[in-house]
Amino acid sequence: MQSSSSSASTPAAASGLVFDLGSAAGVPETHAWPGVNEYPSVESAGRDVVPVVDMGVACPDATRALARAADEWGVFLLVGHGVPREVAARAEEQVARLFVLPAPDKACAGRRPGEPTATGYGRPPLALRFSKLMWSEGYTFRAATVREEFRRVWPDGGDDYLRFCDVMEEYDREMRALGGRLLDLFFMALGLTDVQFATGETERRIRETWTATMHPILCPEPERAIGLTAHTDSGFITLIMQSPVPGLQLLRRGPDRWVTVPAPPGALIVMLGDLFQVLTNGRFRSPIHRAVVSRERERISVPYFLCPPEDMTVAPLASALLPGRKAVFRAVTWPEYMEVKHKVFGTDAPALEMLQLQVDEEEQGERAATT
Ligand SMILES: C=C1C[C@]23C[C@@]1(O)CC[C@H]2[C@@]12CCC[C@@](C)(C(=O)O1)[C@H]2[C@@H]3C(=O)O
Ligand SMILES: O=C(O)CCC(=O)C(=O)O
Ligand SMILES: [Fe+2]
Repeated sequence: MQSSSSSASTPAAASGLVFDLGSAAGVPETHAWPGVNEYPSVESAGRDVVPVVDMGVACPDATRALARAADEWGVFLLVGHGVPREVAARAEEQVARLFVLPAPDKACAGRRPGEPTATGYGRPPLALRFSKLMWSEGYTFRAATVREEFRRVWPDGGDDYLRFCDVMEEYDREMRALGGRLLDLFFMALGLTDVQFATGETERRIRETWTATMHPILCPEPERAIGLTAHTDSGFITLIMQSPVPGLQLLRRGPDRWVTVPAPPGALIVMLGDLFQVLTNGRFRSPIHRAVVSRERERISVPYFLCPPEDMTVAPLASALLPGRKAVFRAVTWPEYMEVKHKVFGTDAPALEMLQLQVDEEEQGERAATT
């Protein structure tokens, strides 16, 4: 990851909200990341083809494709998802309108620095621990409190405000419904039956959502800057809508390389998060990814985070444990895990290791063999 070379004791992003990067002639030292080209960037081709899952096809095929994509990549492009194109287009249009507002309007809705789960405009929590600044702006909000949140941007209400809220609520309904369908498919891939979904308390409660929008800005020297540095997402599943401009990259190992995710119109990206890795006891992994910037093409991405409710204790699902296998992660709540992440942002330490339980490999193997 590019973190160690760019982290330092004085976080550059701890204060200061608004950045007028759009008109910059070059990348200033404050935004120049030394490790951006540490590994080569490759297009999705050959053995690096990012998997595509079609939810519109018959069930056994979709489940199989999803299980393979989750096992091998932890990320995939989703088509046949049932979210109407017009709904996605309206949401993207509103997000674009939000970002072109004058800087002082956006600053009124600034994110309170230092709070791991804060909402508002500004830099994401990840940015707080790095000495270098990222070439993007973002807005994080909870779907459930969109009207309250955006009163900070449009204090007098009015048509722009109402239109924004209506569209985002419509988008939320579609994404939430898709999240439910997708989770059912994941549970099927894990071998849970319909009856178990309905009765399993944990399975039923994975429905809390956040929406965060990132807007990587045009950059005069994209090879020196980064939109969003390398990280894993913390929640269960992130559903990303992006403009038809590639920018998301996945770190693939051996040899290490950044694979660029294509951006076919209408497809969504599904990215698994750390707590899904906990839930599946390490079977489905959260991939390291980042967002790069471009000289010519504006890109908006709207990640929709499916996270646990704050009071839910997340632990490996009993149904995800293979026979004879023990849980390899300890139980954790979302706020506790965000505290862990905050401690490791800007370092190379994987946050999930902090949840790892000591399980004797040999004993694990023997137990599995005898059951
Ligand atoms: C729901 C959330 C996930 C997130 C933290 C947040 O509370 C809102 C912003 C999200 C985001 C977006 C950019 C990358 C990331 C690591 C970050 O710093 O803020 C993720 C967070 C996450 O998944 O940990
Ligand atoms: O811009 C993107 O496609 C991804 C953004 C992202 O990784 C995030 O918000 O966590
Ligand atoms: Fe991410």
